[in-house]
Amino acid sequence: MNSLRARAHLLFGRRSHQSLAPHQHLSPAVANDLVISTVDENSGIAMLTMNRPPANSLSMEMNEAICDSIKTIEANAKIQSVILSSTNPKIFSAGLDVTELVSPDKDRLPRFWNSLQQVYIDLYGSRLATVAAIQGHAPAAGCFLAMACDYRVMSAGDINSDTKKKHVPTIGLNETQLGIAAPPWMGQLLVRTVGFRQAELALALGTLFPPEQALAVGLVDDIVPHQKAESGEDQLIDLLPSQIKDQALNPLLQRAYSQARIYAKIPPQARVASKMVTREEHIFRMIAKRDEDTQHFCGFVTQKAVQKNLSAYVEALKNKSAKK
Ligand SMILES: CC/C=C\C/C=C\CCC/C=C/CC(=O)SCCNC(=O)CCNC(=O)[C@H](O)C(C)(C)COP(=O)(O)OP(=O)(O)OC[C@H]1O[C@@H](n2cnc3c(N)ncnc32)[C@H](O)[C@@H]1OP(=O)(O)O
Repeated sequence: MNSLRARAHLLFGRRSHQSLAPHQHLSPAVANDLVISTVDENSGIAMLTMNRPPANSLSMEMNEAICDSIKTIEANAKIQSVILSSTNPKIFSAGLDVTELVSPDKDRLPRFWNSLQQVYIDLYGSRLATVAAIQGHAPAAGCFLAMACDYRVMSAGDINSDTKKKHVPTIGLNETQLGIAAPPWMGQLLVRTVGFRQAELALALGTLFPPEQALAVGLVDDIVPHQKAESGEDQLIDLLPSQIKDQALNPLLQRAYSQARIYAKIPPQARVASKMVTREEHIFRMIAKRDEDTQHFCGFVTQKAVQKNLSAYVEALKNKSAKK
């Protein structure tokens, strides 16, 4: 991609995808099942809700669905901000679908990696102002999704009123804990978010930060205590897909919405141009090394020792869930 074309893509998105129907809200039936998109042209705000049970892990189809939804929303000139959220109140995204990595099909594996690279290009380079509403866990590529947004609000956690069990979400690039390394462009995103020394430490140790610590290092911009608000905004209620309509009083979503509204009021050309000041160079660098990155990933994942570790990891995940 030459720099002019790439710049046009970054500023305006690709136009090749279907444009929105002229009604105010996109019904979930129009969106794909893995990601639900809703838009409100009056406020200029959209919501992109990840909906891949049980954990919003990123399969190739999920990555493609995220990219398709971003492009579809970008094609609507009336929309300036988008909130990235999850239908699962406990998990934002569990990162890559690890089953994609075990005994992979040799033709699918590079396509799978390409789909993740495309999420980086499309989300990090979107003309839209992007706000991540991190209600639940965001490990590894789940953290990457949040970091690729412009603003991150995270739930401080909550207590289950029946079991009295506390749920505290965590966020971070924990790859080294799994015996793998985050790819350079993902690791660099952490450097750009929290600074060199904090990133160096967190990458090496595979740190998963609870909300207070994530705020302290700058990995998230705000944390929101889980106390139901007294009243909700009609515009937010309208934006919520049916699966999470009951979340209108959720203070995290309300905080994300108010941030999206702040962004939507900034003159878009100035906002997008300033966004590209900090992002453009990094996206170009990644695009230039895209094939090399894919070869590296495929070579690494298919190593015998790595396959052995990953198989054991997937087995442990399944056993853990079965024991619940
Ligand atoms: C220079 C280097 C260049 C290249 C390097 C090459 C290769 C390296 C690739 C690097 C990139 C890696 C990025 C990644 O994202 S790797 C994936 C990392 N993700 C995880 O490790 C998360 C694993 N999951 C969890 O820790 C927990 O599930 C979580 C904290 C998210 C939630 O816990 P909770 O107790 O609420 O739920 P569970 O019972 O654990 O899970 C519920 C069900 O979800 C399934 N699940 C969870 N995570 C995943 C996943 N990542 N992929 C697929 N499936 C997942 C889990 O199995 C349960 O399913 P059921 O058994 O109920 O069906």
